[in-house]
Amino acid sequence: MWPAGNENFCQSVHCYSKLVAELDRIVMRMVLESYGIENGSHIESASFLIRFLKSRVPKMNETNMAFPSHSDKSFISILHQNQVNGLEIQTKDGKWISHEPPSLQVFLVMAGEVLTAWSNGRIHPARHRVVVRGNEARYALGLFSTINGMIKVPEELVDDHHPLQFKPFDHTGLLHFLGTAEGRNPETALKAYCGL
Ligand SMILES: O=C(O)CCC(=O)C(=O)O
Ligand SMILES: [Fe+2]
Repeated sequence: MWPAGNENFCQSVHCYSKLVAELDRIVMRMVLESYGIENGSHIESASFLIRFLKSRVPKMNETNMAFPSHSDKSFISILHQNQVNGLEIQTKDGKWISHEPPSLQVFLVMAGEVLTAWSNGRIHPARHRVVVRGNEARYALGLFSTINGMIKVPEELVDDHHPLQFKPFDHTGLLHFLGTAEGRNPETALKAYCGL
């Protein structure tokens, strides 16, 4: 887009990402605290990916499903959108609810599948999709966290009622696994990679 670079844009994006990454880390600490986990240091180091997302208005005879139903392979995902709605989230009983933020200052925090694994299946990944129903494009910014190093279910989250469901695994390894023949099915990849 800018063959000669765009220093201002880079700086703004970097500054924005740093702030949203701080929000991610606050949520991570709230999760640790809410489960009373003392030693959560292994999930404290994370890397972040920011994505600029455009869901354009579908052309005639195209489906309005801009993003098919999925859950993210992140630890946490944070979405921030323009005034065009379209994001839908599935509830536990299978219903789709639309995300209609009341202002442009709303950030949506969703659990990714790696948070599900870390929490021994207690935190469900937010299944979502994007459906463009109007005649305006939807723009969103998404910040996705990846944990550095090995992820291990904390012992506080394993007991007789919650037997260990996931073996220790590496988040980046999971992302690579998704590109292999065995990991190609996103619905089963997490279990195939580190499920017990
Ligand atoms: O465009 C959006 O708001 C959602 C995008 C999304 O679900 C994703 O990038 O994983
Ligand atoms: Fe997503």
